[in-house]
Amino acid sequence: MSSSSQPSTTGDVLEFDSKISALFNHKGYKIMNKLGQGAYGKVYKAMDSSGRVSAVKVMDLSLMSENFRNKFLPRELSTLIECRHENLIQVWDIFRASNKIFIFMEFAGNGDLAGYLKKHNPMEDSLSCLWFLQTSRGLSFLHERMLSAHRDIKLDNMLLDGQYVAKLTDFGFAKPSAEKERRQVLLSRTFCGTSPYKAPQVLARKPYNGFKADVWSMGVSLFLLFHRQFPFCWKDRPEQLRQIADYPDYIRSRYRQDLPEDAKTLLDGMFNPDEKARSWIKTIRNNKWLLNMSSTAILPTQ
Ligand SMILES: Nc1ncnc2c1ncn2[C@@H]1O[C@H](COP(=O)(O)OP(=O)(O)OP(=O)(O)O)[C@@H](O)[C@H]1O
Repeated sequence: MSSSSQPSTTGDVLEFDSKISALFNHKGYKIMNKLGQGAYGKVYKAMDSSGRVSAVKVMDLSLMSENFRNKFLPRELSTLIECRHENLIQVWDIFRASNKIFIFMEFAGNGDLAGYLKKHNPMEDSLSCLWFLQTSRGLSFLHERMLSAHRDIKLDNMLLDGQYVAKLTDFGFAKPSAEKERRQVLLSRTFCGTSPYKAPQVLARKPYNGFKADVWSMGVSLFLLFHRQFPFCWKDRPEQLRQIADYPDYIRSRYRQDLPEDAKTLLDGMFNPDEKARSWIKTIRNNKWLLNMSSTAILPTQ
């Protein structure tokens, strides 16, 4: 193992074989401490020869099911590289060596929104609105320009960079969800995502519109930012579906009493169980109340 690729880790050490070390040396990458771990790999801090700090996600192909490798991985990689938007984590380099995939991406120095919410109580609604609006813009780019649905929207996939700009990441389940020529929506039949954030069609395992399922998950994210709890009981699926179907009475009974009526209307549009009637992300990112509230947000100081 060469010194330039030796990880100076606290905790987990990234084991390299000589092939990977040689590749890292050639590309001038230095791997530093571990940042976190997800279902499909570990994430490390890294630096390139120009001193630029990045995050590198190391995905171990041998730990993935064949289904995941064949169905999701090619999608994740191609979508990642083409996505360039200020509210999407930029991917700089991807390579594969020794049964691992290395994804070098923009480093977000202030963690994810789930972590921020846990540490900061109370959190101003204006700040929630700003970060929600920023991630909505990133998602809008993914929907309208890439014609892809994200399909795993959650606060854990909303990262904060060094300037506290919110950016969406983790396109593991992203999928082209509209036909290019006529921009006709293609229904999804892969029921992915994270339980409390899943749209009713995904929970019921019915073919669904991936764009509208993302909007539902954005609704759950915004509700969480405003209330610090999930809108529906997600540990009991039949009960979750009953609560969702009792629209809008159940969700209206869950809103904070002091939540402005404009916020309730915005959330109502995202929680409509009928996906045809549910808002599009474009409508949400142009919502006047959201824009006004965001403009009053005060960013945290370092
Ligand atoms: N670009 C990044 N910059 C800084 N930290 C990051 C970056 N990407 C990921 N991390 C950190 O690594 C952790 C693991 O990320 P990863 O995307 O692998 O998993 P996850 O989203 O938490 O879970 P899963 O992928 O299983 O849904 C994140 O929670 C975050 O703390």
